[in-house]
Formats: sequence, structure tokens, C-alpha cells
Amino acid sequence: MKGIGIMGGTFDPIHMGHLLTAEYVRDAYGLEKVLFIPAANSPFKLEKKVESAEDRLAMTRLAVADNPHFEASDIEMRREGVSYTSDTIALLRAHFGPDVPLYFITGADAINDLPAWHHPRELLELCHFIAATRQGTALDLPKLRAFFGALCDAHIHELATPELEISSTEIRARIRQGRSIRYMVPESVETYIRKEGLYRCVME
Ligand SMILES: Nc1ncnc2c1ncn2[C@@H]1O[C@H](COP(=O)(O)OP(=O)(O)OP(=O)(O)O)[C@@H](O)[C@H]1O
Ligand SMILES: O=C(O)c1ccc[n+]([C@@H]2O[C@H](COP(=O)([O-])O)[C@@H](O)[C@H]2O)c1
Repeated sequence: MKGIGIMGGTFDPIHMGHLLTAEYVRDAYGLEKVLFIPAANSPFKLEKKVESAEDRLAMTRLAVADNPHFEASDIEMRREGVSYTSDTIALLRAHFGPDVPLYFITGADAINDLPAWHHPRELLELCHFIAATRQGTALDLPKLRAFFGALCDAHIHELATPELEISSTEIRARIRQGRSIRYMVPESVETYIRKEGLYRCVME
């Protein structure tokens, strides 16, 4: 049975690093599709000012529009409160049924913090995690094994992906500085950012 990839993020804005990683994982695991889910209120970024949920979702929709295997989902935007991944995965598990493998895609740096996520054991029982290795990061297997036991090796997988060393933080800074973001985000996303005047003033 083909699996479903889930790429969750603040996507402020979505960039080529997110898209390349998702496509690389989709191909490597033969996934049917990858859902891109912008977080309404990302648990570890609650204090951070971000662009509106509508703008981040609109940019995500534009970014995935030309890939038939990609889909933007507003599943977290339709919920109030903190966007816990365990709640999202429980909803997706109910939607897709018990037999479809779900793969949550994340950077390896983020996955090492998984024990601090909301209901981490229940979450890991419901889905697999693919840790896309980025420069200078590696899975902290002793920590993850100590916390999750056998579930760690069964449900956490590392995949070396090509590294695009760009971040949404850098993109926002470059826009403020009047510098180019060409090739860092899809053209349609850049057009949206310029038209809506996003990231021109300091928010962080
Ligand atoms: N260049 C990249 N290559 C691969 N994965 C990435 C890259 N940048 C972010 N990710 C991963 O994508 C997911 C969503 O990231 P997020 O939307 O927070 O982007 P970000 O660029 O890290 O943002 P910010 O700079 O605002 O913190 C996370 O799992 C993160 O580890
Ligand atoms: O559920 C949690 O406790 C949790 C804690 C930290 C991050 N996440 C999810 O991880 C994804 C990447 O988050 P971020 O903040 O790096 O954009 C996004 O989908 C978040 O909702 C989830």
C-alpha cells in the first residue's frame, strides 16, 4: 500500500528547501502524495510573529500547484488553538484508515526534539517520521531510543537528502534588505509576496 507524506511547517514563506525535501522523500518512499500542512499556531513558535494563516496557506497552495503529487491542506487552519501534530495525525489516520502508512517529514534537527512534542508516543504509534538530514545535523539515536524504545527504530527513519541551505528566516531578511529571493521560492510565491507586500517590515 502506498503511503502518504505529510510536510508540516510554519511556511513563512514556503521555500525550495521544503519542496525539494518533500519531492525527494516522495520519490524515495514511493509515496502517493505529500500533504503540505501550514501550522496555524506551531507549538514551539507561539511567541513568534508570523504572517497570517491565510497568506501562508495561499503561498503553500501556489507552491504546490504544479506538482500532481503535492497537495496543500488547511486541516490545521480550520482548528482553533495550538496546532499539535498528534491531533493532525489522529485526524488523518481516521480519514485514511488504519492501513495507509503515514510519513511525517521533518528536518533531523527538529526530530531530535520529538520527545518534547505533545503526546509524542501516541503520535509515533500513529505514523512514521522521516528525518531529512541537513548539514551539521544527525539523529540523536541514544536520546530517541531511550525515550521511545523499540518504536524508535521501527518508526523513525533517516534519509540523506540534497541540502539547500536556505531558510524562511533568511528569505524574510533578504526581502527586508531589498535583496533577491529568486530561485529560493517558486516564482508564483515571489509574485504573491511582492503583490501583498509581505515581510517588508521587521516582525521578528
Ligand atoms: N532548507 C531546508 N531543507 C530541508 N528541510 C527544511 C529546510 N528548511 C526547513 N526545513 C524543514 O521544514 C519543516 C518546516 O520548516 P519551517 O516552515 O519552520 O521553515 P524554516 O525555513 O526552518 O523556517 P524559519 O527560518 O522561519 O524557522 C521543518 O521540519 C524544517 O526542519
Ligand atoms: O506537536 C507538537 O508538539 C509539535 C512541536 C513542534 C513542531 N511541531 C510541528 O513540526 C512542524 C515544523 O514546525 P516549525 O515550527 O519548525 O515550522 C510543524 O508541522 C509543527 O506543527 C509539532
